[in-house]
Amino acid sequence: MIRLERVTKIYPGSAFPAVDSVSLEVAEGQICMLIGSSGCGKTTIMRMINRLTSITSGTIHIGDQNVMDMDPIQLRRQIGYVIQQIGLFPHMTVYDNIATVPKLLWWDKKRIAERVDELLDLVNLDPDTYRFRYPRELSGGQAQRVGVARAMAADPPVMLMDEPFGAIDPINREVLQEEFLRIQARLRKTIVFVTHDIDEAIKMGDKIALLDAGRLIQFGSPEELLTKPKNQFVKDFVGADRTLKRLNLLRVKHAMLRNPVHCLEEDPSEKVAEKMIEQDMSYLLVTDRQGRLKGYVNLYDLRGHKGTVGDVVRPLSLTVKPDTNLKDALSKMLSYDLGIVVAVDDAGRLQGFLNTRTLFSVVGESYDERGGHWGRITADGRIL
Ligand SMILES: Nc1ncnc2c1ncn2[C@@H]1O[C@H](COP(=O)(O)OP(=O)(O)OP(=O)(O)O)[C@@H](O)[C@H]1O
Repeated sequence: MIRLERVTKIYPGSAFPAVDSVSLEVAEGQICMLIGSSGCGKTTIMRMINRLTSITSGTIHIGDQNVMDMDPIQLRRQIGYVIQQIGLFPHMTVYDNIATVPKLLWWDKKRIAERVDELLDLVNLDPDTYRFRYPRELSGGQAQRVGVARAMAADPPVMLMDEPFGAIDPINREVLQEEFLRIQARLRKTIVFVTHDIDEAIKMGDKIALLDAGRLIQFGSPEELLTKPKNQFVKDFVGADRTLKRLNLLRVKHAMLRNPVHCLEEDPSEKVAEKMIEQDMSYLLVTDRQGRLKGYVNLYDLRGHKGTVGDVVRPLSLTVKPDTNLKDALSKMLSYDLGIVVAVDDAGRLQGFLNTRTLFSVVGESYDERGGHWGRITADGRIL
């Protein structure tokens, strides 16, 4: 846990505080994104946490220890620090860069070698290829991965990351973000992460701290900043497309209609057709007895057909998983030109479905945050 209480920094000779009475708490294992325009005090906050910059007033605790009561060198060894650009020591190999802190801690050679390889694997760099390269022999993205590996070398519980992906092109940046989240899901570090990019903040943060001229304007989950921006400044900062941005946060399982009406492949076509007419349905999903999705049937194919539904079932060109994010689900719906998309689990069992209406309900103001329950489905799949 990292806790800032009314932390202020006034640089000598400066009329205004660079950081002005900021209080916030980052729970253990969570990522807090610091964001705000240039000069708002993000880097100063990071440097006060690891005492590279002194605190003018207020307190910073890591766990139950006040950082001012800790030896600065000991403190910094407990904190992994990743910074943009400068990152690596240019005259040292990847191995020596990553081994910096373990060497300071007097680990034995074998333990260090194992740790370096383990970390290179973790950040997706083949140890045999990269171990003895120099930073100039790496791409920007590879260098940044080595920077992350180095910060993690001694397994610090806390990480400070100052725009670690800032200089990386958008495509590699997304790859690094995904990788980082994958690693974080396993390691559960407590992280303060500076970014200029609101999309990065929304994607990576458990919490976002939005700063302006040294003051904390809003501190909350990405969902809170998007749905309850405190004032116009926050609204402007998150962007007019904040409704669409929420699609990135929500998953199909949050919006899908569960237990959709369906029939079994062995059901007689005529019976199913009767039911569909009765219910005014033009198509229907089909599963096997185990609930695995087989496709769908339409009334036209079933009418007058003497066999079972399984004979005339049509495959579905697109399915998604309950954990797919809504932005991906929507873009698939659009690119396949479909009005509905069906969710199946890893075993292919029918879980629910989404249509454009459910999507609109989710991103619209009326969304019920406890889950996708919008009452009754009409025969043609509309939601009431
Ligand atoms: N060593 C220093 N001496 C005096 N003023 C400083 C010093 N370091 C930073 N500042 C000032 O403090 C304010 C906050 O700077 P800081 O580097 O924390 O901002 P930032 O949010 O990280 O900015 P950026 O996004 O541009 O990196 C700025 O106005 C900056 O000019």
